[in-house]
Amino acid sequence: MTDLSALSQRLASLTGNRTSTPRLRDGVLTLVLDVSGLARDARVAMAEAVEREARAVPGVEDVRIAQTAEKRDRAIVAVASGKGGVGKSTVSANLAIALAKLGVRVGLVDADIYGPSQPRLLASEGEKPQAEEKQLIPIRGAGVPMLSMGHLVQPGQAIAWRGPMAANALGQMIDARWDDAEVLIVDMPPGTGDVQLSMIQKHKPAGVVIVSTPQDLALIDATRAVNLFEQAHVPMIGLVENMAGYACPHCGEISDPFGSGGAESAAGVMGMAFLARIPLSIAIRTASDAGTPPAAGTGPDAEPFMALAGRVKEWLDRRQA
Ligand SMILES: Nc1ncnc2c1ncn2[C@@H]1O[C@H](COP(=O)(O)OP(=O)(O)OP(=O)(O)O)[C@@H](O)[C@H]1O
Repeated sequence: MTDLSALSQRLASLTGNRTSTPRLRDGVLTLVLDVSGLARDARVAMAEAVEREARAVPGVEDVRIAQTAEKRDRAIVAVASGKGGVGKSTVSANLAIALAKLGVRVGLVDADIYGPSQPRLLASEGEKPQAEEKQLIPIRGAGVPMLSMGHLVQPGQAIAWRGPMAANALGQMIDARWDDAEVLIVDMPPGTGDVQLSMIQKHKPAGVVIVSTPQDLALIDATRAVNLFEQAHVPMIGLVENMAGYACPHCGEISDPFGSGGAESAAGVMGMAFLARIPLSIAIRTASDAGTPPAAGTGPDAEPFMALAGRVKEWLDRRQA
């Protein structure tokens, strides 16, 4: 009889204990290989190495490897706002990049059917994601794996989509091949429509970040977005105030055309954490429009996004503890 214990030990050290005890019957060796969290290339390479090792054992004529992967507990963080134009996409892109810099394995989904801006923000316009076994494969923008409605349809087309089509596209992006990503940042469309409902009901976000500008009107809109998620019992991570205080590019003096502290006190009233204040800065706008997100750099414009990412990471870590 073939002794498989030596093989078993070799496979355990080769794969980091990812193989089950091998069994041999009529010359056919079978085992289970746990490929959870491995990228496709790593999965294939590991399975090949296991097969080579097993075939070298006398008496083994054929090898059958069943690959299994645990369904990952991937946390979805929705980034939402009550109305458009408050900088939700800018915040989402820079939050994803800043989280990656903090060592979080992160992916970015642009679910904003009305104005998918992530391809522009992350300089991946015109790229088309491939699909394998009916699963989309994310592309990379500024080093972060990402998928956008803007990659799936012609510019301007998605806006005519009916709810179910948009919800279906959202599902395809969420269920794409994110490999070992532990967090997905989802840039939501503004308002409270079908994509939001599908997100809440089907994809169950771990939490939501609300973006608002200091103007009263945007804050009232923000309250509406907060209500939608709260009613569905989606945990609030907190509020980000964007375009707060204008830093004069000449003298550096900060002025607050819309008053200051409004968003922070509104967060307090709503019982939400206040996560970060991102200044209105020409440098943030020009860098974003040029596809070089400020968070990817080391200048002062990266700082508020790093602070935001730190708070979000803390929240996610607490949740897991
Ligand atoms: N802190 C900021 N300072 C200066 N400009 C900013 C800032 N945040 C965003 N912007 C600019 O404001 C515009 C709108 O931002 P963005 O596209 O991120 O908003 P949005 O809320 O996602 O809008 P929409 O819902 O229409 O997609 C962009 O030109 C962006 O560069």
